[in-house]
This record gives sequence, structure tokens and C-alpha cells, in this order.
Amino acid sequence: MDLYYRPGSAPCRSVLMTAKALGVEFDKKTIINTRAGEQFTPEYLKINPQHTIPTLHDHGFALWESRAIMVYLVEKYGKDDKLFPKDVQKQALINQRLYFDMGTLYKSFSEYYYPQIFLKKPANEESYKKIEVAFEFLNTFLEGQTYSAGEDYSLADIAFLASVSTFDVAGFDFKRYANVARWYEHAKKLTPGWEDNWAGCQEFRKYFDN
Ligand SMILES: N[C@@H](CCC(=O)N[C@@H](CS)C(=O)NCC(=O)O)C(=O)O
Repeated sequence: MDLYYRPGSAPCRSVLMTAKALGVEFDKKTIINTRAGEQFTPEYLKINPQHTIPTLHDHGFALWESRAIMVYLVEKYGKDDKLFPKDVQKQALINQRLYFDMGTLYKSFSEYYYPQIFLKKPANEESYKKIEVAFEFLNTFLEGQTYSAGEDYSLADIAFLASVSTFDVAGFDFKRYANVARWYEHAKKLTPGWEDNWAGCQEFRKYFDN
């Protein structure tokens, strides 16, 4: 089973943390330098016509979208269902958080920071407010909660950790969201692969300066 990825990329980091938590090893890990356009080679487009990373290639089966990959890894290779329980309501809550992470929280990151990092555009106040709204929601989800989706540590915590650490390394002051700050400190300690994730964040940080 092969993974195409880049160490700095937040969606790639959440897949790597999931694999580590499951004890899953990839046969081959191939770095795709998206800034150099390596995702547009005919070979890569054949595997993933949407040309995104991460992409998993499991003996002829190709899958992209990080959160779909995370779920696949648990369901296919997990020794148990702890990170993504089979219980319908527990699973539904985790899915809600994963969709929130993709469609609201990380989206707010990409809308505010990507134009500044990759297009060297000025900061946009409206986009910044969307980050604040997303963090207010996350802070509310975490009120009185140790974990981000229900009573147990799950894929939701791994996905949020990849996203929140990216805000962290970008210098966004999320510590004012007390529940998020408390959860973050705890989730870091619980997550195998946190150190590698943080090293990946430092790689991402370099994009700000180049
Ligand atoms: N929602 C996707 C986002 C994937 C994505 O946009 N990845 C970026 C790198 S962080 C990428 O592949 N960019 C290159 C491209 O789209 O051509 C996921 O979670 O996997």
C-alpha cells in the first residue's frame, strides 16, 4: 500500500497520524512536490485525476480525500473500531466533525492564508472573521468535553489536530478559545505521530517566507 503525500500538508499529516495510531506501515511513501507541479504528471493523474495529495494506492485501489482515507484505514486495517466506531450514532457524530473540519474549519484556513502564502495577496478581514466563527463553533463543541466527538478519542481528534496545529504554526491566536486550547494540549499528548506532525507544520511554515 502506497501513500503519495507531502510532509507539510495538513490533510497528509492527518493520514500519517492515523496510520501511526493504527500501526499501519506504507510499502512506499512518495513525496509529491505540489509547488513544483509534480501532481500533474500523467502517471499521477492516472491514479488521481483530481491531482490532490494525499492519495492512497492500495494494490490497485486508489483513494483520495484525507478524511475518506482515514476512515478506510480504520475499517480495513484497524485491529478494532476504536477510532471510528461501528455504532451508528457515534460514527455519525465523528462524521459531522470530519465534515465540519473539511467544510468550515480548514476551509477557513485555506481561504484566509492560502492567498497570502501562495499568491502574496494582502490579508482579507472577512475571511479572518470566518476563522473566528469556526473556532467559536469548535470551542462550543468542546465545552465540558475531553474529546471532540463524543466520549472517546477518535478520528475527529486526529483531523482537528492536523488543522489546529496548522493554525498554530501560522500564528493564529487560538488560545483565546479556552476549550480548544485545553483539548489541543491533551490531544497532542495522546496522538502517536504528533512530533512528526509538528515537524511537518514547520515545513509548512517555510511556505510563508518563500
Ligand atoms: N480536501 C482534500 C484537500 C486536498 C488538497 O487540496 N491538497 C493540496 C495540498 S494540501 C493539494 O493537493 N494541492 C495540489 C492540487 O490540488 O493540485 C483532502 O483533505 O485530502
